[in-house]
Amino acid sequence: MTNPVVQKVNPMLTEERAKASFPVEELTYILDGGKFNTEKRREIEELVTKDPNFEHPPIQFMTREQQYSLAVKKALLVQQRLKELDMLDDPYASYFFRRIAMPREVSPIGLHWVMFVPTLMGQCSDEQRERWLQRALNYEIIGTYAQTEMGHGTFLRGIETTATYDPSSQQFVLHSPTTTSIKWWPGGLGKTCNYAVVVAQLHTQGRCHGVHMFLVQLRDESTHRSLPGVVCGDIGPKMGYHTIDNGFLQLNSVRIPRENMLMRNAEVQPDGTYIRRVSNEKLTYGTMVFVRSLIVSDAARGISEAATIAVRYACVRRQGEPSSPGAPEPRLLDYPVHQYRLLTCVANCYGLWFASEVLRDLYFTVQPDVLEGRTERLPETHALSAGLKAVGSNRGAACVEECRRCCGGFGFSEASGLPKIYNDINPACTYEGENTVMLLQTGRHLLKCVERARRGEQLAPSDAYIRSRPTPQPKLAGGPLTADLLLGWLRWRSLSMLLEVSGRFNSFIEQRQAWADAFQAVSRRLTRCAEAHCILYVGQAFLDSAKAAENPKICGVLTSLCRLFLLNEVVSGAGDVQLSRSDLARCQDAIDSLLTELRPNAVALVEAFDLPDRMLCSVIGRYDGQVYEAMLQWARQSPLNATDVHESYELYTRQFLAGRSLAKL
Ligand SMILES: CCCCCCCCCC/C=C\CCCCCC(=O)SCCNC(=O)CCNC(=O)[C@H](O)C(C)(C)COP(=O)(O)OP(=O)(O)OC[C@H]1O[C@@H](n2cnc3c(N)ncnc32)[C@H](O)[C@@H]1OP(=O)(O)O
Ligand SMILES: Cc1cc2nc3c(=O)[nH]c(=O)nc-3n(C[C@H](O)[C@H](O)[C@H](O)COP(=O)(O)OP(=O)(O)OC[C@H]3O[C@@H](n4cnc5c(N)ncnc54)[C@H](O)[C@@H]3O)c2cc1C
Repeated sequence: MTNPVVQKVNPMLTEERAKASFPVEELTYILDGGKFNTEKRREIEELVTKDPNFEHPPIQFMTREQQYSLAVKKALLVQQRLKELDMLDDPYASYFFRRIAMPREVSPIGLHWVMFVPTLMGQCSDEQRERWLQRALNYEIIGTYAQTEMGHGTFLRGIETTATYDPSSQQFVLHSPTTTSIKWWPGGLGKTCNYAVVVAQLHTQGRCHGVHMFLVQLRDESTHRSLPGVVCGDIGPKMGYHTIDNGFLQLNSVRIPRENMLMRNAEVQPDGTYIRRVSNEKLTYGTMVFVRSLIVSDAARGISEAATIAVRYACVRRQGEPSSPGAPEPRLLDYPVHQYRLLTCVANCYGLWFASEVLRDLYFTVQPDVLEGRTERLPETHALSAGLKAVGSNRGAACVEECRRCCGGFGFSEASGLPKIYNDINPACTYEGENTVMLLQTGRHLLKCVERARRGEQLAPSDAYIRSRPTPQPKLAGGPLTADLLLGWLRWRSLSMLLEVSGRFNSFIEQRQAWADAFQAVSRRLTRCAEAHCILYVGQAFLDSAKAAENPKICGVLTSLCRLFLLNEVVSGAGDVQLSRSDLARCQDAIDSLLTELRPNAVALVEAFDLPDRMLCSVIGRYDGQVYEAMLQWARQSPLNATDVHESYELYTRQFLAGRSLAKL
């Protein structure tokens, strides 16, 4: 563990840690992708922990302006440190450095490395890359990704910002023609960035060619003042994300050189002729595919943090009727229903963790082909990244919230660290494609797969099961409820639901409904099919990773956790298809047994994530389990406690008690 050995660890936690049936350290190596990565991550965590520049009071006691300002300082300091340590080119090291230096504090320059740089990489011609990419990688310029407008987020083709080519000056004129066309939301746009990739409708030679991307300078590189025609600022406080300046941007006929259109896939020549280089226009959406795949892993990490806090707390918190006179009150973790709430979150976390790794590998396998214009596997990659982004962030938000509630009142206090995690994960349900809309993208792809399967065409690996013939429902009562059997049931469920919805869709088409209308008519059901398909993918990734574990003890515990995940899906999906009462009852019994089996490993399973206290920032989830003393210390830091009598007493309460009117004060 990276946590320093604390003098006085709560004996209840020590007792729980001793119950582990497997070597926790080895599971950590698996989660990190190897011992080498674990060691590197720990070195980085130690560097940051020892650096006094990253020390400060809890941000929860600061105003939004203070939080933003501190976040800018820390984000830039991280970049300086990474440069000094020669780690800038190491994505793994940079990621962990940022994560530990700014735990669940979204970075004001986050969009620069999450979207601006990847967009330059994916959308620039080779020449343009040379001109801008190195400057961006060196942080000589700081950029964001400005796509969403006040009037349009989901329906990307509906955005209104225009980029009109003027051949006489060989410039594009970027313009926001309406209030609804004002860019709204881009991270870091308000105050931090000086450049943006702006998504706009391209007009040339009197024709509109749809959405394209343009590099636009927003602020002067030395004074940071906004340039003529650029009106930008912060959009104000949000539910969370206080450390980042999500911004607005109005462009008043701002001129940029022709060469600032990102021209990997399409080009406007000096005379204004438009040339499309690749046939698939959705390649412009490439950065979103990449970021959606990142969101799945970020959701898993969010659950790992919340579950570590809630499981540790459940070991040290006693509450309830003692089992016998004089016995201590039970620990929260002794309650089966509490075990269920927490362990299903842990199971979701592992499932999403492994699935995000498979998705990332798929993205990096397919991407080089896509960049060369070979797009055969793009539909599968898009459908999976969209659907898993939705399922991952939905589950992420739901599990973090469940962990928060598992901590009772303390879970509502910022001291628990849980609201911070929740507020960081929750917006992922909306950004990068609202989740329902993303599920509909996956559903659309699945409908098309059914059609292609009927025509006898090949399907991509993750869709291949759609080619299999419908079979009777696999029986769950009878033999042992193995993970393979349960996964087979989920595969059967996904296919049956999809065939049913596709049959319904086809009947609308046969009644001469338009494709789009038939799609709307089945859309509600289709989102459920998309979820079932994604859950199958998560289950498969989970089981494959469990089986791949060399240590039989780790293989055993991961397989049990995977069975809990799969059983929980079967039970909660029982209404999607008709699961018999006896099958359902067997699954419920199996869940109860698994809770008893997994309970001794609850702490070990979360501590395998190896999250240092610095990362968790939680009074109740500390490694040493000394919750109550720490809670009192935390409260003492509240600015409201700076004086014994608050100024509002003199101003208002005293007047009120004396019967004076407060109206004129
Ligand atoms: C970020 C987390 C990482 C963790 C690290 C820590 C981060 C710290 C710092 C960062 C902090 C926060 C990050 C916040 C980032 C948020 C940024 C944003 O939100 S940017 C804006 C994102 N906006 C969207 O996602 C918009 C959603 N809308 C769309 O994507 C599209 O409009 C649509 C897909 C819904 C519809 O597109 P449309 O053009 O109308 O398409 P059609 O319906 O005509 O056709 C669909 C057709 O196209 C295929 N398609 C669609 N999208 C893609 C794609 N991306 N790739 C490939 N193909 C695609 C689709 O399959 C259909 O194909 P058919 O063959 O026709 O069926
Ligand atoms: C924290 C945060 C950071 C962001 N960062 C950026 C950024 O850096 N850059 C950027 O460009 N954007 C950014 N965004 C914007 C984000 O991408 C959009 O908010 C998102 O794409 C949803 O669009 P919208 O807000 O217009 O919602 P809408 O599209 O108006 O959706 C509203 C509701 O209607 C539903 N709906 C919409 N269309 C359909 C449909 N066809 N079928 C069924 N239901 C539908 C949706 O499911 C949703 O529930 C950010 C947003 C947030 C919250």
